[in-house]
Amino acid sequence: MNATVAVRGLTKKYGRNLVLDGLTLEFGRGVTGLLGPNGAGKTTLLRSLATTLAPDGGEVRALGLDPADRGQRTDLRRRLGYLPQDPGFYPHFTLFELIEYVAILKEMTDRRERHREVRRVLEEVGLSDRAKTKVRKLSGGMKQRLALAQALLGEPDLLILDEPTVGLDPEQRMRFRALVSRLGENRTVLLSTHQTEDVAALCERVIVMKGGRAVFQGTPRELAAAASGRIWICDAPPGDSRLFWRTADGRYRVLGDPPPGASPATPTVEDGYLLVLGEPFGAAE
Ligand SMILES: Nc1ncnc2c1ncn2[C@@H]1O[C@H](COP(=O)(O)OP(=O)(O)OP(=O)(O)O)[C@@H](O)[C@H]1O
Repeated sequence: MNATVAVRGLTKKYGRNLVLDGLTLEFGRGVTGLLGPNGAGKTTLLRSLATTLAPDGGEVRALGLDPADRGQRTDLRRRLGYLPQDPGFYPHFTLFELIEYVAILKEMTDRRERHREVRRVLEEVGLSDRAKTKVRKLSGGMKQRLALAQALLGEPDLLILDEPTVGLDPEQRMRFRALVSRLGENRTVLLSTHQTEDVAALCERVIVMKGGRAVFQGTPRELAAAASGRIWICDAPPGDSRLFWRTADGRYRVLGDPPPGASPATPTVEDGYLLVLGEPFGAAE
């Protein structure tokens, strides 16, 4: 893999709370998924890459640029698109006005070109017919698509998406997957999510964060394989395993050591993720 983004020993503290703890990772072109429990530091990493937050220590190189250097930071900003977790759009703007406003902030000075670009990104996310609608009238899913549209302005080489599928219905999620996988064909996309299905469906690589560190980096298949031999199906509820559930066919799916009479099951990305986190098994790191 040719890394387009590399992070070395990144640290960030909020008061006494060490949120990034010497974080080291790298990823290249295509779509990389970022998984991790609440508070793992995912948004803090994304904000550091999007240059909206200065880490306390460590190094970032994104598209060959160092955001700690003022000149390179400006160059990087011109080449990245960022979908933040809570974009906080102006409710009284129309969609067109809002995207145009972001385009102006992104230094698109030529009015005709800017308008063409605004129409292009609205088209890309399927919101062209809503260009004159006010932001406050959009559903949650449409707001997510609008947030993605502004991130696509100027065809960025690096796209940073913070939980973009929150609030999307299944059909919109499918459309979103198709769009993101297409975007990943010729650029670097980092997708923070809690949806392991999205990672399995569209990411070439996956990084798992826990406690401000990367505890796994590899392919979704490798992440699933981390749970091989630790996923079982059995007829009765296991006595000692802490994580199991009754499936639709009335049998029990167990994560952990095999209970008596168990047969092995094929692990999923979600199984691998849970095992890599080391909870509730108390191991792994
Ligand atoms: N501006 C801030 N001031 C103080 N603490 C913060 C700030 N931003 C984040 N934190 C804390 O840093 C930790 C990591 O937060 P972060 O948002 O990076 O995690 P996350 O992995 O994105 O979580 P989630 O999955 O819930 O979005 C949390 O404990 C959070 O409370």
